[in-house]
Amino acid sequence: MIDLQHITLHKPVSAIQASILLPASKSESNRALIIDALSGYKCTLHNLSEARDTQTMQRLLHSAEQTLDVIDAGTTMRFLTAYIAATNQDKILTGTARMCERPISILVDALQKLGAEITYLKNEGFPPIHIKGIRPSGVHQIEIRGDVSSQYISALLMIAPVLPQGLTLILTGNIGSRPYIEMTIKQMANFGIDVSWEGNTILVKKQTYQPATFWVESDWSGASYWYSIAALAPQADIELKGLKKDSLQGDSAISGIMKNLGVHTTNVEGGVRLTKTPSQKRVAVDFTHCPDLAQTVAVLCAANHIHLTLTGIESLKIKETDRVKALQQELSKFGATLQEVKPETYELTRTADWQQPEYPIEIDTYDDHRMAMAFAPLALLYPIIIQHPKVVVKSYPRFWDDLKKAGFSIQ
Ligand SMILES: O=C(O)C1=C[C@@H](OP(=O)(O)O)[C@@H](O)[C@H](O)C1
Ligand SMILES: C=C(OP(=O)(O)O)C(=O)O
Repeated sequence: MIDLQHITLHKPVSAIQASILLPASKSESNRALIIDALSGYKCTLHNLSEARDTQTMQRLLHSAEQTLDVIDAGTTMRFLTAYIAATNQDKILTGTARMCERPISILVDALQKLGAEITYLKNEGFPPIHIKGIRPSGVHQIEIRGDVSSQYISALLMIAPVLPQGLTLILTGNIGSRPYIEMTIKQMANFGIDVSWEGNTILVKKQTYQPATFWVESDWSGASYWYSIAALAPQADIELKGLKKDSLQGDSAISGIMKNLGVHTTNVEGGVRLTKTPSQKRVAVDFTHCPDLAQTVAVLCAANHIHLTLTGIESLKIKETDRVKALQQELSKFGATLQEVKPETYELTRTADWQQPEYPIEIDTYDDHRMAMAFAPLALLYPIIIQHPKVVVKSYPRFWDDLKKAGFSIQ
């Protein structure tokens, strides 16, 4: 089904009562795989994600080819860049056309200071890149911007213990996606690595990864689409399995955000249960530390005529697509506007007199899994067509099957 050019989604005929086993987190999985590689593949990893980003990481770590294609996986590109340099390999890293528009110079500059030889094969600052290895420069302290992508910082932290003198990172500017840096540090701790983070300084001494066991939790970003479904369905009782209360993932913030948007979360044995609660009509959300939730929340608010103020969405412009533009374009099909009202503050509003067209609205997905999944819950209000549904394989390959389980019809 997901190989189709497009699918038409229709709402379930009865109340939604579903128990969903979410995919495992690709973020946790990709960190665990890099750490396992750095400890000589002696770790035991359970529940690795079926997401293409993780499958790609696994395949490329073991590939003998010189050119490694990460497809559209940001963490795979950034984490492998650091890993290949630190392990003194000669490889070319490339990806999709969009991946070759996603900046990497902040990470490459840092690695070059450490002594890595890396050249750009096409455009300065962007993949494809040729990593030729490393001749340690003696530098062990680096300043790095924290406001573009936390993935550069995570990539450097994971290789830090195996560098000859460890590494001190001085973060400059605002720090975005902070929970992803914390996730990296906590996963490193699971494998015996001590990291200290005080103020804007993160210090990692030279250490040895200790082989250990790691269990990957279900994906909270993937859970967000089910929260949206619970909010939009007239009646819903949804169990999401494999999620933990004390998660390593910052996107567990979705439970707090959705408390104001119509969904109550209860912790149950082995996961969480979502039920309905009254929604507010006006909310403000800062997505600085949970950028992957922005599309879910924006689409839900547009659907439910909730006035949403969004901040912290600058990084959305350099993800799988320019997500701000993509949202503006697709939300306009529902009479909603997403406008920058002052620097870095956006307002989402919807015209009250919008008329639903007689034909199903078509959603373009811009090669972005989160565009497909964030708009899918709208089928609870109107039949919709999703273009290129296969795009979900990046993080949640069974997404459409799970929707069917919950009673949606997909043609
Ligand atoms: O480290 C990670 O696993 C991720 C970090 C975030 O990226 P940025 O740090 O670029 O915001 C997030 O958007 C991405 O989906 C996964
Ligand atoms: C931004 C994302 O992933 P990445 O940056 O790893 O490609 C995402 O999954 O939403």
